[in-house]
Amino acid sequence: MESKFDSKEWSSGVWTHFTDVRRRSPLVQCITNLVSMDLVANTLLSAGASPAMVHSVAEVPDFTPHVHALCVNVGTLTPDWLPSMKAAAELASQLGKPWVLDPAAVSCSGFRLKACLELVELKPSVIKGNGSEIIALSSASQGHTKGADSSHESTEAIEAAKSLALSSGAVVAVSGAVDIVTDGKRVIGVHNGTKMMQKITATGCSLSGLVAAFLAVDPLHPLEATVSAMSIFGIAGELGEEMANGPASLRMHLIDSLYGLDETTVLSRVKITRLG
Ligand SMILES: Nc1ncnc2c1ncn2[C@@H]1O[C@H](COP(=O)(O)OP(=O)(O)OP(=O)(O)O)[C@@H](O)[C@H]1O
Ligand SMILES: Cc1ncsc1CCO
Ligand SMILES: [Mg+2]
Repeated sequence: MESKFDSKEWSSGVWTHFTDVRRRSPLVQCITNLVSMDLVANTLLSAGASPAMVHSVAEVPDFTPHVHALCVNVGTLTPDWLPSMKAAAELASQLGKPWVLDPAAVSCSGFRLKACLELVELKPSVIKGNGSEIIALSSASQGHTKGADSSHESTEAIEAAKSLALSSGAVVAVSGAVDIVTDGKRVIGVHNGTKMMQKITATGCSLSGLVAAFLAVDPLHPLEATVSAMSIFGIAGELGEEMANGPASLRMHLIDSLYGLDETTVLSRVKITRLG
């Protein structure tokens, strides 16, 4: 880990992205897993964005053209849901709207891996996974991971993330103790967050939704917008932990902290460094 953070160069950008989300309240369509719907929606609301959990394929042609960003998460994928995900992703890409793919538990089945590879073909702006998911998707291997949790450190996934970014054209983000963000050339580390966030299901899914909201306000700079979202979410977790007694109260305090974040706190807590 780096001893010096380049945070000064990043912190004003992080705050600007966040104030833009609060000011513009982007409409974010989330086709996310059943476990995460509540936390993803509440995270987006606390951040000032406008979530819409619209997932029927029958509604995509009417609704998706009106959203500012899309988040697709395959955490509880079934054959019924895949057509909506593909239709929304395809439309978002055609209309130049940013979209995030969260390949949750990608290697739990051949069906899910194939679905994720097909979704990658539809040109996500950002792919956000944990270390194991990014390694699995990058190598397109069929190895088994431990469900939706990561058994790899995010830093072990740097090379996999870079090659996935180069092959897909997406910015690739790996959540973990250090969040990694790469476009295949630059590699940025976000050192915010707290270990207990792993003990709340769907924090990673919520982060993916938040990345979509940040992309909505700065679609031409997906790497920077992703870095900003990851830092803000991590800072909310750090503040939340100071008030929490365990995961359940952290969940509540994280949402409250995100809602109440002010400029001084953000500028003093951003921890970002260039890793490559
Ligand atoms: N050891 C850690 N230290 C600090 N922050 C962490 C740590 N582990 C995870 N986080 C933070 O927790 C959040 C969720 O990341 P994580 O990698 O656990 O997601 P995930 O595995 O996709 O979770 P889920 O699938 O349950 O949604 C991120 O903001 C990340 O920075
Ligand atoms: C626990 C779990 N199982 C499928 S999705 C999910 C939420 C975290 O991705
Ligand atoms: Mg996840």
